[in-house]
Amino acid sequence: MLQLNKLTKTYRTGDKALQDVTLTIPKGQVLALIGPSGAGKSTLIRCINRLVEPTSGSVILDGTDVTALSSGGLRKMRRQMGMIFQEYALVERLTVMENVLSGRLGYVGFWRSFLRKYPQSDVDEAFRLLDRVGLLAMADKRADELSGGQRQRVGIARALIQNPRLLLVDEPTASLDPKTSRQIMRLICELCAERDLAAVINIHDVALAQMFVERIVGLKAGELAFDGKPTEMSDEVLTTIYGEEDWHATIRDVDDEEEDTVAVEPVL
Ligand SMILES: Nc1ncnc2c1ncn2[C@@H]1O[C@H](COP(=O)(O)OP(=O)(O)OP(=O)(O)O)[C@@H](O)[C@H]1O
Repeated sequence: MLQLNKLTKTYRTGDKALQDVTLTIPKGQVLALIGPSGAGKSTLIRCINRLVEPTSGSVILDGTDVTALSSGGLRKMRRQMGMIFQEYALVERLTVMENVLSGRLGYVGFWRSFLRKYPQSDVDEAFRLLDRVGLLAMADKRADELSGGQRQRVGIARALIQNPRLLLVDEPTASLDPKTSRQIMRLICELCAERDLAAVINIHDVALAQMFVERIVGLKAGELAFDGKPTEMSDEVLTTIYGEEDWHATIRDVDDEEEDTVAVEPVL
């Protein structure tokens, strides 16, 4: 379980990016974080693993106060928080397999990581994960030979090989076409369900969030503006979060047929 208690971040520039955000995310829950540009979504995700240092408040993961950890403790804790990025953050000249295995760098010793010698169990797990995300046949390809959707699958496998307790996902579909975006969101949500893994997904596309997650949290100017089920999203809620606009095409009619329900097909 992840608990955020009165999490606040004021940057040195004086920007109040987060103000008193209190949230509890149970084990296995996938939560989408929405809100206008500058609302504090990326800051919130980065305060959880302290890539951004919170100004005040606390982050508690399964009883451990992440905000109180020293640098050694934080390094260990970060292994338990897998991160998936908008721009994938792959090492372009390395293969798919090497990129996935790099998710184990926090676990293997210095020399093993320097020599990129991973235990066989890690290699076996990397193959299993590549199979699961539909990229087994691409294990030896270089990352720079992949499409955006394939890159994001590598990013997902790299986060999962850490065997995390929590996934932090920052705009996973922002660089992808609509169909690939759905496939990637579905894959992330399926994998969380399979592993009883909680996730916080920062996402701009409200309809996509509604399609896949069980809880949506809206941020506005660093404060919580909505916390509810996808079915509770309405024009009024969107107006509260984003301001006045015609929302007709933005929210998903929850009664719509799901036209694309097949499991993620391998993209080879
Ligand atoms: N490193 C920084 N230094 C100073 N201010 C920052 C920094 N990073 C973010 N901010 C400010 O904090 C606020 C929240 O930014 P943040 O990037 O968290 O929002 P966001 O909701 O993720 O936006 P977007 O959807 O555009 O990515 C904004 O006012 C932004 O200008």
